[in-house]
Amino acid sequence: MQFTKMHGAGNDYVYVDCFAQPIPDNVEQLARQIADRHCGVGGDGLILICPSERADAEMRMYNADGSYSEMCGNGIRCVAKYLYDHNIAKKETLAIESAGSLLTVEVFTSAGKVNRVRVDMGEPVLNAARIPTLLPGDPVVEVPLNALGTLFRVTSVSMGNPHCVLFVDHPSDELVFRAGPILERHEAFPNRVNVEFVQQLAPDRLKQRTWERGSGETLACGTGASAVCVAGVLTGRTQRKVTIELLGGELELEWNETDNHVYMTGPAEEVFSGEWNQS
Ligand SMILES: N[C@H](CCC[C@H](N)C(=O)O)C(=O)O
Repeated sequence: MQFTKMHGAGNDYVYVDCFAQPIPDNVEQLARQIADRHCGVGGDGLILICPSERADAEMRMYNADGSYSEMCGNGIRCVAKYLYDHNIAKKETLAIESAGSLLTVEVFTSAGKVNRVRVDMGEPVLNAARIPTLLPGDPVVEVPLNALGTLFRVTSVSMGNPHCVLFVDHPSDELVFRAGPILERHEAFPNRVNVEFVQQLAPDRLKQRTWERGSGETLACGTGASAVCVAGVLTGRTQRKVTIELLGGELELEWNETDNHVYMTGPAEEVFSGEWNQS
């Protein structure tokens, strides 16, 4: 099986072109093996680039633990780059399907190759978590959640996949590695959750670390950055257009007031290709 390693702001996945070869069997197990940083290729997970009847391609994303995710912001930028650079769909505006949703993606090129991508991430959905103290449908901005004996105030936002955003003074290792895994599996989130620890630097600038559902800490999370942009506006902290600093680079986010969609712009890079021989 041929694969290509790509990353967006350091959030790295192994990509498999399923236009050129069959969709692999046992994909959850393959994701675990191929994402292994010692015995595999290494990455935050596996992304299949598949033909679609409704779009230029379908993205299917699996975390490093083999679990499926509905959406991947950094991944969809890389899928767009792959489609354009490898002549599968050489168009400046692409439609990409993920978990049944259609996303519109705009590519920017330098020397004929895509280096930056803008994604219409769609409308955020609030209160994706079942917080026990709230009635279903209550408008939720920040709700208290207990973990490690500490009361965290969290904003839960779905960008297709579930996120929980916490504004903190300092997104420390202690928070990410101790509170991250506990919040990921907190009873308020029956499908587990991606956790964003965010420090506000200015009304239009934030610093984010992410504990991802199924992959642990990653260098960046595009759906997470989108959720952070929304949470910043809802909690009255930030403007609708922000730059978010992640461990692996920066992403530009806008929660557009007119259409209620979140727009994410950031880099996409191809690193190497190879052949996977393990069965
Ligand atoms: N890093 C990805 C999100 C992966 C989310 C995944 N960990 C989940 O289970 O939802 C991004 O750039 O949006």
